[in-house]
Amino acid sequence: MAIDTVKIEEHIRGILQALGENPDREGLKATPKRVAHMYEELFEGIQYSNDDIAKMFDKTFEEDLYIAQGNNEIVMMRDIELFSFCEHHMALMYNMKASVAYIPNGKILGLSKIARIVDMVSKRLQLQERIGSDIAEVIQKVTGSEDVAVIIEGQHACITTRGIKNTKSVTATTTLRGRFHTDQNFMNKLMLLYRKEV
Ligand SMILES: Nc1nc2c(ncn2[C@@H]2O[C@H](COP(=O)(O)OP(=O)(O)OP(=O)(O)O)[C@@H](O)[C@H]2O)c(=O)[nH]1
Ligand SMILES: [Zn+2]
Repeated sequence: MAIDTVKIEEHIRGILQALGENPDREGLKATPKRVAHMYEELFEGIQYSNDDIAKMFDKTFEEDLYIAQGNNEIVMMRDIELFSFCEHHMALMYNMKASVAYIPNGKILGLSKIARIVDMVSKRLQLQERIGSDIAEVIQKVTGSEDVAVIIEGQHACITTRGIKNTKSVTATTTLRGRFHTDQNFMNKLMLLYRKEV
């Protein structure tokens, strides 16, 4: 379902009133509309399923068979910047980076598409753990490879700016699928790549 910017605008006006603000004062007059358009951009991914996202970024190459088949090599894109919003408080997740790896199974994926997939699944109300599993699921669908790993690090405004106000904590999560989960050898290679040791 497409994002309903008119409804968002109405509700933001109501929130401003509930906060004790005057939504008609100069500085706030255009705020509901601005927020509605900002949400349209920030939450774009809510309207798409993981299947839709896989179809959007399905740019694979099958020509380089030496790379794409049977060679058991790892492709990793490291330190992809992202931000998202937690579904509990709608608070920003920031200073985030994802590293995404897969073992090609007959196809290689255009590198920018990896970053685009990370970006689109993040534009939802999320959990850090689910961002990882969504990325892994979409990469599996597009590449046809079971072997996908996602490592994410990030900070959560709902933890750093309110509540416990723990400003230095960084959360790290892994999503390990296929041989990254079952084969210690691939897990070791993954960690060497992640730590920039190869
Ligand atoms: N697992 C996980 N938890 C998250 C994420 N983002 C926020 N949370 C947590 O979700 C929980 C929601 O807990 P609640 O007790 O319902 O919320 P709250 O009363 O505001 O809790 P406090 O933050 O402890 O004040 C909190 O512990 C958040 O820190 C995330 O990406 N993954
Ligand atoms: Zn939160």
